[in-house]
Amino acid sequence: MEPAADSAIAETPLALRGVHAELGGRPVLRGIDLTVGPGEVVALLGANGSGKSTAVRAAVGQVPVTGGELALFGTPVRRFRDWRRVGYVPQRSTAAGGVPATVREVVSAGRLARRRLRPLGRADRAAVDRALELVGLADRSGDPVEALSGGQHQRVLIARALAGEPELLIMDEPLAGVDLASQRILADTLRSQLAQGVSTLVVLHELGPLEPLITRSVSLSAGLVEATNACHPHELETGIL
Ligand SMILES: Nc1ncnc2c1ncn2[C@@H]1O[C@H](COP(=O)(O)OP(=O)(O)OP(=O)(O)O)[C@@H](O)[C@H]1O
Repeated sequence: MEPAADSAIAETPLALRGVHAELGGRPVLRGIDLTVGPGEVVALLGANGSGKSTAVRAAVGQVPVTGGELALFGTPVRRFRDWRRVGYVPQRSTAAGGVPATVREVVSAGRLARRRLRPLGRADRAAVDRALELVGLADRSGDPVEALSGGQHQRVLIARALAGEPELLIMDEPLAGVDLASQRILADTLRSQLAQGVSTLVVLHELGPLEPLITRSVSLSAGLVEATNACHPHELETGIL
Protein backbone atom coordinates (compact mmCIF):
# COMPACT_ATOMS: atom_id res chain seq x y z
CA MET A 1 0.00 0.00 0.00
CA GLU A 2 1.15 3.56 -0.77
CA PRO A 3 2.56 5.33 2.30
CA ALA A 4 0.25 8.31 1.60
CA ALA A 5 -2.83 6.06 1.67
CA ASP A 6 -1.55 4.45 4.88
CA SER A 7 -1.21 7.79 6.64
CA ALA A 8 -4.62 8.92 5.33
CA ILE A 9 -6.21 5.86 6.99
CA ALA A 10 -4.21 6.40 10.17
CA GLU A 11 -5.40 10.00 10.33
CA THR A 12 -9.11 9.16 10.04
CA PRO A 13 -10.31 9.98 13.57
CA LEU A 14 -13.29 7.60 13.49
CA ALA A 15 -14.32 4.88 11.05
CA LEU A 16 -17.14 2.37 11.41
CA ARG A 17 -17.52 -0.31 8.73
CA GLY A 18 -20.51 -2.62 8.87
CA VAL A 19 -20.66 -2.29 12.65
CA HIS A 20 -23.04 -4.53 14.55
CA ALA A 21 -23.80 -4.26 18.27
CA GLU A 22 -26.29 -5.88 20.63
CA LEU A 23 -27.86 -4.76 23.87
CA GLY A 24 -29.67 -7.19 26.15
CA GLY A 25 -29.26 -9.89 23.48
CA ARG A 26 -31.08 -7.81 20.88
CA PRO A 27 -29.41 -6.43 17.73
CA VAL A 28 -29.31 -2.63 17.97
CA LEU A 29 -26.72 -1.71 15.31
CA ARG A 30 -27.18 -3.82 12.19
CA GLY A 31 -24.27 -2.86 9.93
CA ILE A 32 -23.40 0.84 10.33
CA ASP A 33 -20.94 2.66 8.08
CA LEU A 34 -19.83 6.02 9.43
CA THR A 35 -16.67 8.07 9.04
CA VAL A 36 -15.52 11.24 10.75
CA GLY A 37 -12.64 12.64 8.72
CA PRO A 38 -10.09 15.18 9.97
CA GLY A 39 -11.74 18.51 10.76
CA GLU A 40 -15.24 17.22 9.98
CA VAL A 41 -18.34 17.85 12.07
CA VAL A 42 -20.68 14.92 11.50
CA ALA A 43 -24.21 15.10 12.88
CA LEU A 44 -25.79 11.76 13.81
CA LEU A 45 -29.56 12.02 13.45
CA GLY A 46 -32.53 9.66 13.71
CA ALA A 47 -35.66 8.85 15.65
CA ASN A 48 -35.66 7.82 19.33
CA GLY A 49 -34.32 4.29 19.62
CA SER A 50 -32.67 4.28 16.18
CA GLY A 51 -29.27 3.49 17.72
CA LYS A 52 -27.49 6.85 17.89
CA SER A 53 -26.33 6.57 21.51
CA THR A 54 -25.36 2.95 20.99
CA ALA A 55 -23.22 3.96 18.00
CA VAL A 56 -21.35 6.64 19.96
CA ARG A 57 -20.99 4.38 23.00
CA ALA A 58 -19.50 1.73 20.70
CA ALA A 59 -17.11 4.40 19.39
CA VAL A 60 -15.83 5.11 22.92
CA GLY A 61 -15.55 1.43 23.79
CA GLN A 62 -18.55 1.27 26.13
CA VAL A 63 -20.60 -1.09 23.96
CA PRO A 64 -18.84 -4.10 22.43
CA VAL A 65 -18.83 -4.39 18.65
CA THR A 66 -20.13 -7.83 17.65
CA GLY A 67 -19.44 -7.50 13.92
CA GLY A 68 -17.71 -5.22 11.42
CA GLU A 69 -14.84 -2.87 12.18
CA LEU A 70 -14.57 0.21 14.35
CA ALA A 71 -11.31 2.14 14.39
CA LEU A 72 -10.10 5.29 16.15
CA PHE A 73 -7.17 7.01 14.43
CA GLY A 74 -6.57 3.82 12.46
CA THR A 75 -6.48 1.51 15.51
CA PRO A 76 -9.28 -1.02 16.17
CA VAL A 77 -11.27 0.13 19.19
CA ARG A 78 -10.48 -3.05 21.18
CA ARG A 79 -6.75 -2.23 20.92
CA PHE A 80 -7.06 1.57 21.18
CA ARG A 81 -5.43 2.98 24.35
CA ASP A 82 -4.76 6.62 23.48
CA TRP A 83 -8.00 7.88 25.01
CA ARG A 84 -6.56 11.33 25.68
CA ARG A 85 -7.09 11.95 21.94
CA VAL A 86 -10.85 11.51 22.43
CA GLY A 87 -13.25 13.76 24.34
CA TYR A 88 -16.65 12.27 25.19
CA VAL A 89 -19.74 14.12 26.33
CA PRO A 90 -22.29 11.48 27.39
CA GLN A 91 -26.02 11.91 27.12
CA ARG A 92 -27.27 14.16 29.89
CA SER A 93 -26.44 12.74 33.29
CA THR A 94 -25.31 14.08 36.61
CA ALA A 95 -21.77 15.38 36.14
CA ALA A 96 -20.66 14.50 39.66
CA GLY A 97 -22.55 11.21 39.96
CA GLY A 98 -24.01 12.24 43.31
CA VAL A 99 -20.60 13.00 44.85
CA PRO A 100 -20.29 16.64 45.97
CA ALA A 101 -17.84 18.33 43.61
CA THR A 102 -17.14 21.79 42.34
CA VAL A 103 -17.35 22.78 38.69
CA ARG A 104 -13.54 22.96 38.56
CA GLU A 105 -13.14 19.49 40.06
CA VAL A 106 -15.46 17.93 37.50
CA VAL A 107 -13.75 19.73 34.62
CA SER A 108 -10.31 18.75 35.98
CA ALA A 109 -11.36 15.09 35.66
CA GLY A 110 -11.06 15.68 31.91
CA ARG A 111 -7.26 15.78 32.38
CA LEU A 112 -7.11 12.29 33.90
CA ALA A 113 -6.09 10.48 30.71
CA ARG A 114 -3.22 12.96 30.26
CA ARG A 115 -2.07 13.20 33.87
CA ARG A 116 -2.04 9.49 34.56
CA LEU A 117 -1.08 9.42 38.25
CA ARG A 118 0.78 12.72 38.38
CA PRO A 119 -0.74 15.61 40.32
CA LEU A 120 -2.38 18.44 38.38
CA GLY A 121 0.41 20.56 36.88
CA ARG A 122 0.49 24.08 35.50
CA ALA A 123 -0.42 22.95 31.95
CA ASP A 124 -3.36 20.97 33.36
CA ARG A 125 -4.64 23.96 35.31
CA ALA A 126 -4.29 26.21 32.26
CA ALA A 127 -6.24 23.72 30.11
CA VAL A 128 -9.01 23.56 32.74
CA ASP A 129 -9.12 27.38 32.86
CA ARG A 130 -9.37 27.55 29.06
CA ALA A 131 -12.17 24.98 28.97
CA LEU A 132 -14.13 26.84 31.67
CA GLU A 133 -13.63 30.10 29.79
CA LEU A 134 -14.76 28.54 26.51
CA VAL A 135 -18.10 27.38 27.92
CA GLY A 136 -18.63 30.63 29.84
CA LEU A 137 -18.37 29.13 33.34
CA ALA A 138 -15.09 30.64 34.55
CA ASP A 139 -16.98 32.66 37.17
CA ARG A 140 -18.73 29.53 38.51
CA SER A 141 -15.64 27.34 38.88
CA GLY A 142 -15.83 27.16 42.67
CA ASP A 143 -19.56 26.42 42.80
CA PRO A 144 -20.89 22.94 43.55
CA VAL A 145 -22.24 21.36 40.35
CA GLU A 146 -25.51 20.68 42.18
CA ALA A 147 -26.07 24.45 42.22
CA LEU A 148 -26.11 24.67 38.41
CA SER A 149 -29.03 24.66 36.00
CA GLY A 150 -29.47 21.83 33.48
CA GLY A 151 -27.95 23.86 30.65
CA GLN A 152 -24.98 24.93 32.78
CA HIS A 153 -24.54 21.31 33.84
CA GLN A 154 -24.33 20.32 30.20
CA ARG A 155 -21.66 22.99 29.67
CA VAL A 156 -19.64 21.48 32.55
CA LEU A 157 -19.69 18.09 30.78
CA ILE A 158 -18.51 19.74 27.58
CA ALA A 159 -15.76 21.64 29.43
CA ARG A 160 -14.64 18.33 31.00
CA ALA A 161 -14.26 16.83 27.51
CA LEU A 162 -12.48 19.93 26.18
CA ALA A 163 -10.08 20.09 29.13
CA GLY A 164 -8.37 16.98 27.76
CA GLU A 165 -7.63 18.90 24.53
CA PRO A 166 -9.03 16.09 22.38
CA GLU A 167 -8.50 15.66 18.64
CA LEU A 168 -11.87 13.91 18.32
CA LEU A 169 -14.89 15.19 20.21
CA ILE A 170 -17.89 12.87 20.54
CA MET A 171 -21.02 14.47 21.98
CA ASP A 172 -24.36 12.75 22.65
CA GLU A 173 -27.20 15.26 22.44
CA PRO A 174 -25.31 18.23 23.90
CA LEU A 175 -28.24 20.55 23.15
CA ALA A 176 -30.88 18.49 24.99
CA GLY A 177 -32.71 20.72 27.45
CA VAL A 178 -30.35 23.62 26.81
CA ASP A 179 -31.83 27.09 26.20
CA LEU A 180 -31.02 29.10 23.10
CA ALA A 181 -28.45 31.31 24.84
CA SER A 182 -26.53 28.25 26.07
CA GLN A 183 -26.89 26.61 22.64
CA ARG A 184 -25.20 29.64 21.11
CA ILE A 185 -22.37 29.41 23.64
CA LEU A 186 -21.96 25.76 22.67
CA ALA A 187 -21.91 26.68 18.98
CA ASP A 188 -19.19 29.29 19.63
CA THR A 189 -17.27 26.72 21.67
CA LEU A 190 -17.46 24.18 18.87
CA ARG A 191 -16.44 26.81 16.32
CA SER A 192 -13.27 27.54 18.29
CA GLN A 193 -12.50 23.80 18.48
CA LEU A 194 -12.95 23.45 14.73
CA ALA A 195 -10.53 26.30 14.15
CA GLN A 196 -7.98 24.17 15.99
CA GLY A 197 -8.67 21.17 13.75
CA VAL A 198 -10.76 19.12 16.21
CA SER A 199 -13.01 16.55 14.49
CA THR A 200 -16.50 16.06 15.88
CA LEU A 201 -19.30 13.51 15.96
CA VAL A 202 -22.43 14.96 17.50
CA VAL A 203 -25.80 13.30 18.14
CA LEU A 204 -28.59 15.78 17.60
CA HIS A 205 -32.35 15.94 17.36
CA GLU A 206 -32.37 19.51 16.16
CA LEU A 207 -29.45 21.20 14.49
CA GLY A 208 -30.20 24.60 16.04
CA PRO A 209 -27.24 27.00 16.18
CA LEU A 210 -24.85 24.15 15.27
CA GLU A 211 -26.30 23.92 11.76
CA PRO A 212 -23.73 26.17 10.02
CA LEU A 213 -20.88 24.12 11.47
CA ILE A 214 -22.03 20.70 10.28
CA THR A 215 -20.18 19.25 7.30
CA ARG A 216 -22.16 16.01 6.97
CA SER A 217 -25.19 14.39 8.50
CA VAL A 218 -25.85 10.69 8.89
CA SER A 219 -29.37 9.59 9.64
CA LEU A 220 -30.02 6.28 11.43
CA SER A 221 -33.20 4.23 11.31
CA ALA A 222 -33.65 0.98 13.23
CA GLY A 223 -29.91 0.41 13.56
CA LEU A 224 -29.07 1.12 9.92
CA VAL A 225 -27.85 4.20 8.07
CA GLU A 226 -30.90 5.56 6.30
CA ALA A 227 -29.30 8.58 4.61
CA THR A 228 -26.03 10.48 4.43
CA ASN A 229 -26.01 14.11 3.38
CA ALA A 230 -22.98 16.20 2.61
CA CYS A 231 -23.79 19.62 4.01
CA HIS A 232 -22.45 22.94 3.12
CA PRO A 233 -23.01 25.60 5.71
CA HIS A 234 -26.60 26.81 5.65
CA GLU A 235 -27.58 24.24 3.02
CA LEU A 236 -28.65 21.31 5.18
CA GLU A 237 -32.07 19.98 4.31
CA THR A 238 -34.05 20.30 7.49
CA GLY A 239 -36.45 17.70 6.02
CA ILE A 240 -34.20 14.86 7.20
CA LEU A 241 -35.07 15.67 10.78
N1 LIG B 1 -29.29 -1.44 28.12
C1 LIG B 1 -30.10 -1.79 27.11
N2 LIG B 1 -30.59 -3.06 27.02
C2 LIG B 1 -31.38 -3.42 25.99
N3 LIG B 1 -31.78 -2.59 25.01
C3 LIG B 1 -31.33 -1.33 25.06
C4 LIG B 1 -30.47 -0.85 26.11
N4 LIG B 1 -30.18 0.46 25.88
C5 LIG B 1 -30.85 0.80 24.74
N5 LIG B 1 -31.52 -0.27 24.26
C6 LIG B 1 -32.34 -0.30 23.03
O1 LIG B 1 -31.50 -0.07 21.92
C7 LIG B 1 -32.17 0.71 20.95
C8 LIG B 1 -31.30 1.91 20.57
O2 LIG B 1 -31.13 2.75 21.71
P1 LIG B 1 -30.25 4.08 21.63
O3 LIG B 1 -30.21 4.65 23.01
O4 LIG B 1 -28.98 3.78 20.95
O5 LIG B 1 -31.16 4.97 20.68
P2 LIG B 1 -31.06 6.52 20.35
O6 LIG B 1 -31.16 6.63 18.86
O7 LIG B 1 -29.87 7.13 20.98
O8 LIG B 1 -32.38 7.07 21.02
P3 LIG B 1 -32.75 8.48 21.72
O9 LIG B 1 -32.95 9.46 20.60
O10 LIG B 1 -34.03 8.16 22.42
O11 LIG B 1 -31.62 8.84 22.66
C9 LIG B 1 -33.52 1.09 21.55
O12 LIG B 1 -34.50 0.26 21.00
C10 LIG B 1 -33.35 0.82 23.02
O13 LIG B 1 -34.55 0.40 23.57
